[in-house]
Amino acid sequence: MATPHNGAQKGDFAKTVLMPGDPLRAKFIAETFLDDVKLVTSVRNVYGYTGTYKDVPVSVMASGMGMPSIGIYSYELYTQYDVENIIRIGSAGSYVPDLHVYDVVLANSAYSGSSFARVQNGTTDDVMYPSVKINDTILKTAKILDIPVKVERIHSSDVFYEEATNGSFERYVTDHGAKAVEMESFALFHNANVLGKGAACLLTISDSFVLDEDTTAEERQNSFTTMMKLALEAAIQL
Ligand SMILES: O=P(O)(O)O[C@H]1O[C@H](CO)[C@@H](O)[C@H]1O
Ligand SMILES: O=c1cc[nH]c(=O)[nH]1
Repeated sequence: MATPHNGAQKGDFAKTVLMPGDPLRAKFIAETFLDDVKLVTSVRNVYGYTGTYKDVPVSVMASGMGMPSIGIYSYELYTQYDVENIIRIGSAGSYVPDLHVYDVVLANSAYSGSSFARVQNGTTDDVMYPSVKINDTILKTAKILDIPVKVERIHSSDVFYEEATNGSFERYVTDHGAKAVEMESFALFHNANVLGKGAACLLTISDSFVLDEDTTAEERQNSFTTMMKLALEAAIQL
């Protein structure tokens, strides 16, 4: 029962899927943290794995970059593979001086100017919300593990390279309350809400729009381990 985008069979995914954008971050998480791990899909090199973490089945699958991409993968996971929860684990750029590289952010909402929700089902809302239950579980888990987490509104952008002539990024902070930018969560939260499923988004700050702070591609792939462990520990509580 593979789809055009996913080579897995029904039953190949656990009920909770961790979803980084980067397929090589998915591979790193599977190989570093999961036991009895199996590659269940590699269509288009978008890797999906299922294994166990502390004896509980967990999957990790990449979303690719941007809302059209996560829109496809998350919709198929929810509707074709009986997945109940998707926790995005991404990188993000910080818009504000109090979010530094390697800080872990939990999205309490995602603002976007994207047409994704309007095209998908006519919704005109420009803010989408994650699941209260998953966010509560992540925050409780973070407290137990003594992991600092900043809970913020994020910006889900359709454009990585925005021209400065189009206006300053600061408008996303002043007009919409968003403190960091990534490119997928608005669509993920929308799909979850439409389908009655669970979704959340943890981010690690990878660079800053206001401070001289940055991380390399290799660091974004392999070193955001605090976020990865928190997501795994929360996933096995769901
Ligand atoms: O690191 P990931 O999870 O891919 O997330 C961020 O990185 C990509 C852009 O560099 C976009 O996908 C953005 O959302
Ligand atoms: O600046 C950034 C960093 C990560 N992801 C984004 O979308 N933007």
